[in-house]
Amino acid sequence: MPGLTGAMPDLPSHASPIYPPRPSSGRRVSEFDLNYDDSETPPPPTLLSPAFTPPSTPGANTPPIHKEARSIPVDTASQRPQKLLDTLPEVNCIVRARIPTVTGAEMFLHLYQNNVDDKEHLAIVFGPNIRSRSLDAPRPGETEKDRMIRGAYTGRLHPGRTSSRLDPVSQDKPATQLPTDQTIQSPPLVRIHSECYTGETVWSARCDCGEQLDEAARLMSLPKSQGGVIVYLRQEGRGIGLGEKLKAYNLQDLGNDTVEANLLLRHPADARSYGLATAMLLDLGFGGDAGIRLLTNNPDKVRAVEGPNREVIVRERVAMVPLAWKTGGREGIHSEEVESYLRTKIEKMAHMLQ
Ligand SMILES: Nc1nc2c(ncn2[C@@H]2O[C@H](COP(=O)(O)OP(=O)(O)OP(=O)(O)O)[C@@H](O)[C@H]2O)c(=O)[nH]1
Repeated sequence: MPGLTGAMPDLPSHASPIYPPRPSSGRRVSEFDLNYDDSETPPPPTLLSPAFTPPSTPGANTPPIHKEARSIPVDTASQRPQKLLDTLPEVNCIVRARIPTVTGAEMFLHLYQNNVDDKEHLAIVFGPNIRSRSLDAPRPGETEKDRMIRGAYTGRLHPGRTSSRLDPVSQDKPATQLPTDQTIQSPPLVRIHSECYTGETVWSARCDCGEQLDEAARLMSLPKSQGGVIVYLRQEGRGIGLGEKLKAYNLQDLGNDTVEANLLLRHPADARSYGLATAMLLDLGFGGDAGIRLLTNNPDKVRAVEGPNREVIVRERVAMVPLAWKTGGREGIHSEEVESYLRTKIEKMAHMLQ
């Protein structure tokens, strides 16, 4: 695509900058490095596999490897500031429910409303100690049953339970003794995940989104894990929506990469924002000095999630290494498309994978 790596005269003013291709070796530019860890298993010479293998059902990819995540310390204080909105959006968790999952792990799905869009953003919470402040806050005139129906209860629900706060059967602690930020021992694991209908629901092997979602859930439900949160943002297609992403796929089949395709459709390379995620993390008690461990390879996301005044602090980064790399190609997604997708993320979007 001649010209796309140079000036972009026809692009709208909100277009994201395009990163020039980076050399494949010696990549140590501190601005994007965030303490880049290159000790991960190197990918095979061809990133994944030359052979196309049909994708398997999402969820079936959950890796059998029971290793915990390795964190890399991060210090964003010296990072180039990003353009972030001055104030965070307002968010309100309106309902929460317990979801047993096919892996046997249990999670609590939290549904949020906000004052900037009409989408139902979600927090997928693993572990019993993470509570939403807005959900737990009493609502005028509500009954105990109302509270239980919207998920503002402690412990577990069971037939016949009458109090949201204290359950003599499960001997819950009263809501006033909910864990506070200070009782969390080490930075909790957090993933900010952007919606990908194709990769998470209809078995696409064009991207690794479904696999990343599985891996985040797996890490947060390991026996020794303190749990964690997947903030699931409804910004499909890196914010351009499903229809436009499908057009981008057609452009990719015509020879453009994922960044070029967005730009040709007159979208920024990445149209996402993370203020809602920051606000949801604050609501879930992740503000303050303790900070979080963030599962990502995306350097822009690390700083953006912290918010305009570093309301949330990313203390460590945990790399999302493709399963095919970790297993020498035995598991994970195998396709020419995902190989090219990962290569473009590394070369043009500075993703911290090698
Ligand atoms: N526009 C566009 N969006 C895509 C494409 N492939 C996946 N996506 C979207 O990209 C988003 C996921 O972003 P990624 O770039 O894979 O990862 P990331 O969130 O930036 O970084 P990580 O935290 O390291 O996963 C989801 O919203 C997907 O729907 C594509 O080819 N074009």
